[in-house]
Amino acid sequence: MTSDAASGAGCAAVAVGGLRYRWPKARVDCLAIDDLTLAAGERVFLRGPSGSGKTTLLSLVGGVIQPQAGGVCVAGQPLSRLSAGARDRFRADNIGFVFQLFNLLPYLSARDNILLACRFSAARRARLRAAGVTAQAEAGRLAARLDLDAGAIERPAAELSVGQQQRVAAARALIGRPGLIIADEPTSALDADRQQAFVDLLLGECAASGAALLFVSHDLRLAAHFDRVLDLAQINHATAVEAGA
Ligand SMILES: Nc1ncnc2c1ncn2[C@@H]1O[C@H](COP(=O)(O)OP(=O)(O)OP(=O)(O)O)[C@@H](O)[C@H]1O
Repeated sequence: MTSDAASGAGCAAVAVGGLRYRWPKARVDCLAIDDLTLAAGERVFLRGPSGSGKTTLLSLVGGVIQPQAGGVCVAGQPLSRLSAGARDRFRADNIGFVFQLFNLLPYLSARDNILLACRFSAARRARLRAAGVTAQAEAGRLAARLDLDAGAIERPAAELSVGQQQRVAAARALIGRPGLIIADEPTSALDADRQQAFVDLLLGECAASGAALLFVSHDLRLAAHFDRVLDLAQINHATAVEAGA
C-alpha cells in the first residue's frame, strides 16, 4: 500500500492489505483479505451471502472500525495513522455513504439534509468553490439529476417517500465530490424498476464526478453496468463466519 497521503491524486481510491478483522467476543475472524484495490473512479459491485462480512468490510473501508492486523488506505491515506477525530474529518471530506436506512434527519428539508455533508466538511466546500459552484446550487443540481422535484427538495425528509429519501441520501453522499462513495444495499426498499434506475443514476453521477463506488447488494441483476463484480467469498480467507463455525 502506498503511504503517500499528500492529496490522493493518482492514488488508488481504496487499498486494503493483509487485513484481519474479528468482532469483539467472536471466536473466529470475520474477514481475512490479503489484497483488495479499487482504482480511482472504479465502480465495484460487492456481492456475498448474508452474514459473509460485506457491511463489516464497508465499515473498515470507511474507517468506522479498525482491523486487528493490516490496514486500509483511502486515497493514499492509511486510516490507522489518523486519530479518531482526524478519521472522522477525513471520512466527512473524502467518503460519501448511502445506507440502507438512509440516516436522514427527519425534521430537516431534503435540501438541508443534502447540504449537511458540506456543513461538516471544509474540503467539500472548497472543491465546490474550486469548481465555481455554490453548495446551494449543487444541492439543487443533484436533486434535479436524481429526479427530486422542486417541491420535494423543500419538504422535511420525514414527509418524503422511501424512494425520494433514498435519492436525498445519494445526493448527500455525492455533494462536494468525495473520491469514494460507499453504498450498503441502498436499493433494498425499492421495486425492481426503481432499483435499476437508482443504480444507473448513482453510477452516472460517480462517473461524472470521478468518484469510485463500492456498492453492496444481494441482487446480481443490478451488477450489469459496474466496472467489476467482486465476490467477497473469493477474497476473504477467514476460516469461517461465526454462524457457521
Ligand atoms: N456489531 C457487531 N458485533 C458483533 N458481530 C457483528 C457485528 N456486526 C456484524 N457482526 C457479525 O459479523 C458477521 C458479518 O456480518 P455483516 O453484517 O458484515 O455481513 P453482511 O454480509 O453485510 O450480511 P447481510 O448481507 O445480511 O447484511 C456476522 O457473523 C455478524 O453476526
